[in-house]
Amino acid sequence: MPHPTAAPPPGTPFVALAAVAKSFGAVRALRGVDLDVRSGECLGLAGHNGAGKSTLMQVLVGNVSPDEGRFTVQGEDVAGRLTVARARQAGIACVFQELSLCPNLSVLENARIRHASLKGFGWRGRAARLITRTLDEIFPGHGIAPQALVSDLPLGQRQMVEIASVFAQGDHEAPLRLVILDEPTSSLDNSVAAQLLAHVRRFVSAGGSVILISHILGEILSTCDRIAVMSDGRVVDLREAGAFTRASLVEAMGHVVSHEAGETLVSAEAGRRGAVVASATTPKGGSIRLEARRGEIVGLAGLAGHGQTSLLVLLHNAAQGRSRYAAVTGRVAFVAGDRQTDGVFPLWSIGGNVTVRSLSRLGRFGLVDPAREKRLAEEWRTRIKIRTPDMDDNILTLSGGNQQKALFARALGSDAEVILMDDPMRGVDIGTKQEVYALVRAEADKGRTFIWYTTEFDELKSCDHTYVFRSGRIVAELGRHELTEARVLQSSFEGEAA
Ligand SMILES: Nc1ncnc2c1ncn2[C@@H]1O[C@H](COP(=O)(O)OP(=O)(O)OP(=O)(O)O)[C@@H](O)[C@H]1O
Repeated sequence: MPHPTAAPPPGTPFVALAAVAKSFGAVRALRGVDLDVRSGECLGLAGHNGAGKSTLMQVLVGNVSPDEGRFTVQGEDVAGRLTVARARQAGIACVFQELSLCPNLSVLENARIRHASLKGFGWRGRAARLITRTLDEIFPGHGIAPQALVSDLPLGQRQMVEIASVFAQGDHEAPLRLVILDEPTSSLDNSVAAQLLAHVRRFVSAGGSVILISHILGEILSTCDRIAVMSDGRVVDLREAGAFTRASLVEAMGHVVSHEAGETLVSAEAGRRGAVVASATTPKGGSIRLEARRGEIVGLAGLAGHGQTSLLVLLHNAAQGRSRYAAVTGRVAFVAGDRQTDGVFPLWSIGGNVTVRSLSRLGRFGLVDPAREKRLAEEWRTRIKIRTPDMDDNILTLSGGNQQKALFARALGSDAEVILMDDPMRGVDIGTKQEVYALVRAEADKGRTFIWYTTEFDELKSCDHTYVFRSGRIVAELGRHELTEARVLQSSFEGEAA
């Protein structure tokens, strides 16, 4: 286990920030943050999309230098002087929201990039042993070969590799003291996420510190010792975790506490009545038989990487007339979950990213009308609350959750009748999630069909009908009233129709 050696006594501040401020042009990302992180604690960090959480973490790892404020590491003033190399020497490491692995290298080669001490004769063997040992420790039963090419791994496994390479402790390396986890479970199944959270508890009980950033409030409440809430660049609340309830945490984040998704989103037209607009089968009536009707929200569940995304891709291809095994009537839009590889156009503006799927409707005399394009972008900026001073700014200036909102706006603002969603809510804050759930239901009631793969059980409560996948097969089909977490889990693991 990566025990921090000679860790300072539990409870002493490892890092402390006072009045830390940082602006990016006109955007004041941090407006005076006061916060300390103690040895032997897991500190939770919650806050709306764009609150400044990731920027604060970039300050802690030396990637971003604050404009103002005091910053100490183990009592030593490092304000304005912390570089990435010094942060590493001090034992500070971060698992970023956007994965930093090189996709064209293997798992072990990626481990080598992070751990410079893996050099000289036999480094490949040592790198393979280091990463495998750490994966075994955090994610027993992971099934990831160190020789595997990262681009061949599903998103969840890539996230596991990223986490393991940060926690891996190579020989002669500075002991790891503070690990920052920025939405580390967003692509992990519940069972794998639980393995990671258990590891976090082991790491802090050995004297290390962890900052856990997450929009999944249940995991913050159950894992952290203290929770800080950020809003608009400041820490607005900080308490022992036990002093928060889910509702008070949501309130501290500045959101209205709403009912459970399932209660608010029951369709007025529940029941399977509309015409079938999307269907998929495998030859000879094999393992996949799926139907989605007009105005329906259809959920795809099961462990990550068990065929849900492939099915969405199959349906997307079917809409272009490219599949014998699936049929889709009407126009289709796809909301990617892996925004880095499948979603954003990184060189384009936010507005351009939102309107790209609607350009054919925005034409005048054969050319795109810039005024109509701008109106559409502005409409969605307000409807889905994309936090930016200017929709003409580059998409990458947005926080992760706000980039995801832009992808939603692209699909919902288009004329698509069938919307395929590939676990698209990862990284989206709870207030926006609730608004998007309501929007999805309202659009379904108007006749749009949603086929929605999600790794969050709560989101299935918004669905009229759920298919559970295992090993590329549909193993259970649950109506709204048959849906329970236990049934989804049982089907996911045993493959028996529930
Ligand atoms: N390089 C940059 N250039 C311009 N603006 C930026 C840059 N990095 C961050 N910002 C802005 O700073 C603000 C804070 O962003 P940050 O990524 O820290 O938020 P966050 O709390 O991590 O959000 P999320 O939960 O969506 O990840 C946002 O308004 C964002 O658009």
